[in-house]
Amino acid sequence: MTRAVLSLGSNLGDRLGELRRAVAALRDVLVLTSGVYETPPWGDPDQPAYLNAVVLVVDPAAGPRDWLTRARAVEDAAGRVRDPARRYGPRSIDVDVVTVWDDRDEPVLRDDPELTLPHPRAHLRAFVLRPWLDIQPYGRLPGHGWLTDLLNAAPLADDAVALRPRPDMTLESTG
Ligand SMILES: Nc1ncnc2c1ncn2[C@@H]1O[C@H](COP(=O)(O)OP(=O)(O)OP(=O)(O)O)[C@@H](O)[C@H]1O
Ligand SMILES: Nc1nc2c(c(=O)[nH]1)N=C(CO)CN2
Repeated sequence: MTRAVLSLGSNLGDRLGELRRAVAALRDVLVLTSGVYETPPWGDPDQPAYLNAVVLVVDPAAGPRDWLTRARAVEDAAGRVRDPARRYGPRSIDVDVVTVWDDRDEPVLRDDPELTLPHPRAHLRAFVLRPWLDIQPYGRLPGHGWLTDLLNAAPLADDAVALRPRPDMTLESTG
């Protein structure tokens, strides 16, 4: 059995609809959903703002690799649109595997470029860690420490302040 935190992001088209469709596609493994945040683009500033959220998912049968397969399936089912020439460019939906825990609740650490765990840029992304804090207030990013510490110190503190909670947007409904 493994559990995982997956991050969801969208900045093209019906952004909330994209996130809701992703959540709906994960409903059989879904345990918790974070709030929705409007976030300035990270890594490539010349693009629209994103909506970001994270989900906690659990599957008694899933190994770590299955979460990547699952994330890709959600992107494919949504017919993900993106510009392949831009590494951190705009996209209709992005689903990343942030962290996975094994059946003894130990974090899975993995250096494989196909699936690096935890996600190699999670510690640099307030748009991942802040929604994660919603669903795990005592959460830790393996290898980096408490979410609260990461969000309250450089280099993420400024980014964390720039995120805008969108309590008017919920992921519960599939619309
Ligand atoms: N933890 C991970 N979660 C998702 N993809 C990963 C992970 N580790 C490695 N990868 C690999 O990264 C590759 C690129 O994934 P993707 O297109 O989602 O990147 P990106 O969204 O443009 O950038 P980023 O991963 O920084 O968000 C995938 O083919 C996947 O195999
Ligand atoms: N705010 C924000 N910025 C991003 C995001 C994202 O989900 N949110 N995803 C990216 C893809 O790697 C690049 N930049």
